[in-house]
Amino acid sequence: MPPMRDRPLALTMGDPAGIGLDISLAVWMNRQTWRTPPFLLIGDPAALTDRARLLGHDVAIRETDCEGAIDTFEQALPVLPLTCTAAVTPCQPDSANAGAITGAIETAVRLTMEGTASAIVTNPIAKSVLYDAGFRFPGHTEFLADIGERLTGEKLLPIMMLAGPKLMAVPVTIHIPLKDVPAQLTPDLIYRTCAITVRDLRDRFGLASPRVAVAGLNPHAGENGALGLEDDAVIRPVIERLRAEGVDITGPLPADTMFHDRARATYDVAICMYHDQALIPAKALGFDDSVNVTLGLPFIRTSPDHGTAFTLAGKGIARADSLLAALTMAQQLGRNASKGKS
Ligand SMILES: NC(=O)C1=CN([C@@H]2O[C@H](COP(=O)(O)OP(=O)(O)OC[C@H]3O[C@@H](n4cnc5c(N)ncnc54)[C@H](O)[C@@H]3O)[C@@H](O)[C@H]2O)C=CC1
Ligand SMILES: NCC(=O)COP(=O)(O)O
Repeated sequence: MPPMRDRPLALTMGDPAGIGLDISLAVWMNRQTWRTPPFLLIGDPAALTDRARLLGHDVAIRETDCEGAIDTFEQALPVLPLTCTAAVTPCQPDSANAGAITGAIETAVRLTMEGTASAIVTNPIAKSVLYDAGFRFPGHTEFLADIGERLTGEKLLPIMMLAGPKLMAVPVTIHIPLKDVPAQLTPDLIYRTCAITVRDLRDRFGLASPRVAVAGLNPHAGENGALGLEDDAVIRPVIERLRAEGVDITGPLPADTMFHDRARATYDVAICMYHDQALIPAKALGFDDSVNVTLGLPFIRTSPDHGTAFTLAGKGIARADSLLAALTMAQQLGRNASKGKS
C-alpha cells in the first residue's frame, strides 16, 4: 500500500445535475492558491467537460485510474470515468442516473478500503431523486455503513457529525420523521452514539479527552418531567453511565441555551437528539466552512455540509468553501490515522 501522502482522496461526483461538478472544478482550478489536497473525481468525464464549458472554464480533464491521480493532479483534473445513463442537464435531476451516482460512491469505498485512495469525500446527492429509482437508504451515511458492513462483515453504527470552526454537533437520530424520534431514542442508541463519538474524536481528531454536552429532547430538558419524560428517564441515565466510565460529559441540557458563544466554550461536541437540533446550529454558525463527517466507519468520509443546490448548478455562483474544507479535513484525518498506525 502506498504511503498516505502518495494516495489521492476519492471524490464522488454526487448528483451531476447539482453543484457538485461546479465546485469540483473550482477546487481543482484553485488548487495552488487554496492548497487543495489531490483528489480523483469518480464521475462522468463528458458531464464534467460540458459543465466546464458552460461555466467558461478552460480545464484539462484526464481519465486515469487511482494510481495515476497524484501524478496527474498538477496538470489535469483526474477522473475515474463512469457513464451517466441519461444526458446531464444542470438543475434537471434524472433518476435514470441513480446507478452512476451510487456506483461512484461504491467505487470510492472500494478504493479506500483496498488502500489506493486515502479517504472518501462525497459531493451532494438528492435523496428523493435516488428514492425514485429504488434507493433504499435515507442518505450517504446509512448507505456507506451498509457498504462497510458488506465489505467487513461487521455491524456498524454510522454517526453523522457536522464539524466547523465554531461547533461540532452530532444528531443521535438522523434521517427519520420527527414523529418517530422519541421511540427511536433508546438508551443503547444514545450510549453507542456518545461512545463512538468520543472514541473517534480521540483517535481520529486527536482530542485526548473530548468534552461532551448532551442536549435534552424536550423544551427545558423536560422541566423536571412537566414538559416531557425522556430527558430524565432515558437520556440522563446514559450520561451518568458514561460519566462513571470516565467520559467528560454533561446534560441533558436545554437545547435552546447550549449553542451561544459562552456555552459552546464549555464543550467540544454537542450530542443532539434529532437531525435539525444538530444541523440548524451547525449550519447557522458555519454554512460555508462546516463539514459533514461520518464517524463509526472503517474508513474516513467527509462531505460539504450543503446539498445539491440545483438552481445554482452551471451558473458559476456556487461557493466551494465547504467542499474545500471537506477535502482538507479528509486529508488531515487520513494523516492522523496513518500516524496512529506507525
Ligand atoms: N451530503 C448530501 O448529499 C446532502 C444532500 N442534500 C440534498 O440536497 C437537496 C437540496 O437540499 P436543500 O435543503 O435545498 O439544501 P441545499 O444545501 O442544497 O440548499 C440550501 C440553500 O443554500 C444554498 N446553497 C447550498 N449550497 C451552496 C453553495 N455551495 N454555495 C452557495 N449557496 C449554496 C442553496 O442555493 C439554497 O438556497 C435535497 O435533495 C437534499 O436531500 C442536502 C444536504 C446534504
Ligand atoms: N442534512 C444532511 C444530509 O442530508 C447529509 O446526509 P448524508 O447524505 O451525508 O447522509
